[in-house]
Amino acid sequence: MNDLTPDREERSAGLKGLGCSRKRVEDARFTQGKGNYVDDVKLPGMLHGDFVRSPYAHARVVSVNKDAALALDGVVAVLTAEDLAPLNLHWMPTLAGDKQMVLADGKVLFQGQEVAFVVARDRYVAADAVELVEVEYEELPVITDPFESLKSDVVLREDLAGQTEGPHGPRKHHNHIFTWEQGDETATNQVLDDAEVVATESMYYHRTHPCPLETCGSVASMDKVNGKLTLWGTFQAPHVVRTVASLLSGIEEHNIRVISPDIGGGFGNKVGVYPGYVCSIVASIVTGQPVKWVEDRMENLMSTAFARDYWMTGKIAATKDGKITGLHCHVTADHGGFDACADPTKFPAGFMNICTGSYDIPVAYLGVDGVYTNKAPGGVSYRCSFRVTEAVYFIERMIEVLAIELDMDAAELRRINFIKKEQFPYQSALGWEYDSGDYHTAWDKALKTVDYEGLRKEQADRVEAFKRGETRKLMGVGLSFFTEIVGAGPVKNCDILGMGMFDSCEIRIHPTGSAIARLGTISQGQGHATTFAQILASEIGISADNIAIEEGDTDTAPYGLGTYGSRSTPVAGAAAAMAGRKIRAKAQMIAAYLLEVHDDDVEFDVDRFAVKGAPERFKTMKDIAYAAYNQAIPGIEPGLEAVSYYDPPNMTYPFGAYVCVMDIDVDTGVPEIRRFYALDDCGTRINPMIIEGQVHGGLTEALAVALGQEISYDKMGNVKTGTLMDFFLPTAWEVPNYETDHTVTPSPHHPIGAKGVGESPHVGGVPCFSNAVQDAFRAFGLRHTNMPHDHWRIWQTANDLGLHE
Ligand code: PCD
Ligand SMILES: [Cu+]
Repeated sequence: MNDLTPDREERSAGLKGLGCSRKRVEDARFTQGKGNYVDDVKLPGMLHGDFVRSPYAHARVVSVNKDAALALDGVVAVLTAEDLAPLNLHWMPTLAGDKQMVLADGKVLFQGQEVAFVVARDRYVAADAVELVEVEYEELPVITDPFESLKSDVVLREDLAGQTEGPHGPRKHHNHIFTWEQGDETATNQVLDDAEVVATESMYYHRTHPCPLETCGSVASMDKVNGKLTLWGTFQAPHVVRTVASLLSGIEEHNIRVISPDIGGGFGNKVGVYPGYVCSIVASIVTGQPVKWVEDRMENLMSTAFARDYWMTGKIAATKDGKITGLHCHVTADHGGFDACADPTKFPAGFMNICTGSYDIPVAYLGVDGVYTNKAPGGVSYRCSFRVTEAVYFIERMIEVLAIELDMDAAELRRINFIKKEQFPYQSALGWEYDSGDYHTAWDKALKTVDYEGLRKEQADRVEAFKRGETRKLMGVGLSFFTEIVGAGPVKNCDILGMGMFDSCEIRIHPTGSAIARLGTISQGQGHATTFAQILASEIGISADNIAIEEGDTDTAPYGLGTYGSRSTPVAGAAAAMAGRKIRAKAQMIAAYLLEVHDDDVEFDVDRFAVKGAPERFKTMKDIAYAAYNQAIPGIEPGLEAVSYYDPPNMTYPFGAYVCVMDIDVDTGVPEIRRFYALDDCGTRINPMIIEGQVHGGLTEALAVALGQEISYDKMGNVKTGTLMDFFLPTAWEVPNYETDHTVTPSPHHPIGAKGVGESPHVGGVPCFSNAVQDAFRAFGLRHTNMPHDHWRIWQTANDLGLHE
């Protein structure tokens, strides 16, 4: 557009479109207590459910006596597996193709497992009744270690006994779930054999938990008169829940309405299907009343969706001057009692095969063995797209270990091996096609901003001062460079229980020129109502303030696969842009008719179509919308609506460069974060303010995981971290001031060039914090120590290195 009308910039700003730090429209509600969460749903006659849970990690259930519970005033029903069996609902499919008990059927496999479901007049009666249900258990030997599990005679999953084939191929042992292999092992071993230098390391990425502010819950209401089931719940994927509920219950899908109201944080915890959802549905069908189930904090930590629990061993080959020639990775994955991992079906270990990271590694191999133990099921992507945080932690630790082995600077080692800008699209040895990237630019910007050389000099001086006895504090410089893989995904290789992972947007322009758009995703705090409107504003020339965004109601929203794995921007965001373009195409024809010129003689200009070469002759989108409903236009249907289902051709590959400067008190083990710099590249930025908020949140969760957050078990399978007294959730007290920065490398295949960003800070943050701790001790001979680096473990590291002598 060369004929710029003078007010163009002003009109453009008025749209509050792409790139605008528009204030979050949802926050007026949230900050005034006007949010509407599952626990706010209150229906007439609503009953409350609560679980009897197993105190044992592995035991036979000999008997369940409900009499005393049923005798309590206000108790309506007590459900056990026996009651669910006739409906075939005592077991349910998991997202990973395994099946999981809804209520204990013969035995329990982890502490906190659901044994019976009590339904009562109110929450308090239900809790009292839970205490009155008498369950007789017979303890069985407990296995909490996956390596021990693979050697044990104890059969954890008796229902699978004798099955040598699982949903992901052959099973090697009765406690083995699957082996997943990617890459070329023979070629990789050859490279390792011939290499000038090989660094080997084993590391444990501990079990942790997303722990959102709001726990999981649901309200089921079965209307027996019209046969309709309405289900409110904390669902990150409401449409998938509707389909699964229909398949399980036999209720026709059009008779099920699933509603995800406001969600108080998801972080992957709310992707899976939990026994509580199923039990609230069954209880509503049985009692004819609405039934609410909301878990408490301890139940959330003990029984829903853990994350990580990966034992990883790496071998990395390089030349003497630091060029990486090959990578071998093996993982033993502890999945707990059932394989309820939330990954696309064809990826039993998620996208762990992104473990070659940001480096040009010619040959690589990844092998993952999934194993059953007496721990809670899950394996969700806690702020990371399907095991990407494990992969990035692995490679970013291997790089540090290789740097030690080569006696080289770790920043330089990364620079030598980065995939170069001109190599994109880049085909990785483990099967991915990285869409775009410019790693060197980002790295140089990051190192320059923090004065990397100055930091290393200061660190060396500190080591000398420490040795002279002048200080008891060491300094660590944590580095990480990550490549994320988000936006699952092409339908050709990504599905969940057979449903292809596309996403959708439906837009309806009203006669007065305002609009409503509905999407298949669901915000859990990300700010979709703000940002999706911005994408559309730029596409259709209507101010974001005049576009309402709706998500989460399956009766109104088009089918979509939901929000997790940072897929909303790459997939639903693309669908929004495409739906907007369909609106614009129709608007162009209407404008041409109104202006009495040929379709090709008008062009889009911010908020209007104008005659080419005569910008004073135009019709605004408002005029066009009005005409679409009120004027008979030959050859054009009335109305202005569009829908787009978007199947992305590839994932998007956001990346970033992080640096953490930390001081560690050797005598107390307390780390103090002096500086944290985070450069993120998520392609085209929709809302810089929201991006910054996402980065702050993700970094804080990364700090948690790296420095203390853990779900740990004792030998008997007792959860030792089942309350917020023991499970570390950082507060403003522990969180440093974050410096954010960015570069912009648009995705070449996304309609607006945007990549996801919500998970990036977590994926890049965990290795950065961990590397900072470990780097502080490098001068004293530390090679690797496992997370979480809580004060005790840091003190122990210092002690092991003889620094307390
Ligand atoms: N370029 C760009 C990108 C992006 N963005 C923005 O940002 C956000 C985010 O995005 P994404 O990345 O796409 O993502 P999504 O899908 O939306 O979401 C999801 C994510 O998100 C994150 N973040 C958050 N936030 C909040 N507040 N909350 C929550 O919960 C959460 N979670 C987390 C997680 S964990 Mo997973 O589930 O684990 O898988 S995954 C995840 C949004 O709003 C958007 O729009 C912008 O602006 N631009
Ligand atoms: Cu993940």
